[in-house]
Amino acid sequence: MHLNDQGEASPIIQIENLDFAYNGQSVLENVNIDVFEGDFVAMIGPNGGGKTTLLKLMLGLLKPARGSIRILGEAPTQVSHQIGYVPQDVNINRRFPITALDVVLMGKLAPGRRWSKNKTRDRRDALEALERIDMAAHAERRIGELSGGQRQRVFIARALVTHPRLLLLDEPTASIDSKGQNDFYQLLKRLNQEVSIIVVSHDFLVISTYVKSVACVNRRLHYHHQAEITGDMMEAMYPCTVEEVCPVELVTHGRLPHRVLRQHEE
Ligand SMILES: Nc1ncnc2c1ncn2[C@@H]1O[C@H](COP(=O)(O)OP(=O)(O)OP(=O)(O)O)[C@@H](O)[C@H]1O
Repeated sequence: MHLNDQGEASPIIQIENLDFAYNGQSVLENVNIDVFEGDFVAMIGPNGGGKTTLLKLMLGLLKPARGSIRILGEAPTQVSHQIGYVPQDVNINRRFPITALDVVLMGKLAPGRRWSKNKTRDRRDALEALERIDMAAHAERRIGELSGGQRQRVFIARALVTHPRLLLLDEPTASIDSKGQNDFYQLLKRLNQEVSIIVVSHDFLVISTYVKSVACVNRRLHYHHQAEITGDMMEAMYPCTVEEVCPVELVTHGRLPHRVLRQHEE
């Protein structure tokens, strides 16, 4: 538990009045959020809404134009070893002769540190990380031989190998089928017993079963402490209601705003 000087629970992520722009083009405005230890947050929102940018700000790869961001009470760059990151679209040449274990060992690389496959402790840690995501049996298989879901698990093991307090994942299920997605979120739910998680996703129907809260990012951020994706949230996030962002199940459960339902009826 992250505690403040008075011994009270303190947010592990604290963002206040944050603005961010690329080359003068505003992307995020007045973002405020507190995330506590043990949270499991889904970050949803339309394409280009600013989700990846917000993750990069949490990682310290970008700096806010205004406002502040603290991770575990520090500037993000001070605690980068406490943050595991699984980026979007990890492209890897499938013919590259590298094993799942090698990929996880890369998570041990720190600036200025050389990679040695023979370091017993690093190898033990990497195997343990693979065990945590049920991939130990595949440790010596080439990464290119694994399925999309198995590869994604290996990238999670790479992020977990340093035992971070916070795990950030950017659209991790893009290359996984719907059955695999459920298994994947089940795995994240299990990992959430040990690590706080923020996952960017477009799979609203799947994630609402697993996460504890939902952050909607569309230039501004709307944070809901429950997992349910409400009509208000959909209305704020997706004012133009094209078919793919109006999931049928949400419509049939009456959880979309009336305006959206009317548009579907037209
Ligand atoms: N390096 C960059 N330079 C300039 N503009 C950028 C850069 N990266 C992102 N953008 C722009 O910032 C906006 C937010 O992008 P971001 O990738 O954060 O959105 P997102 O919500 O993650 O989108 P998606 O769901 O499509 O991944 C977009 O308009 C994008 O074009």
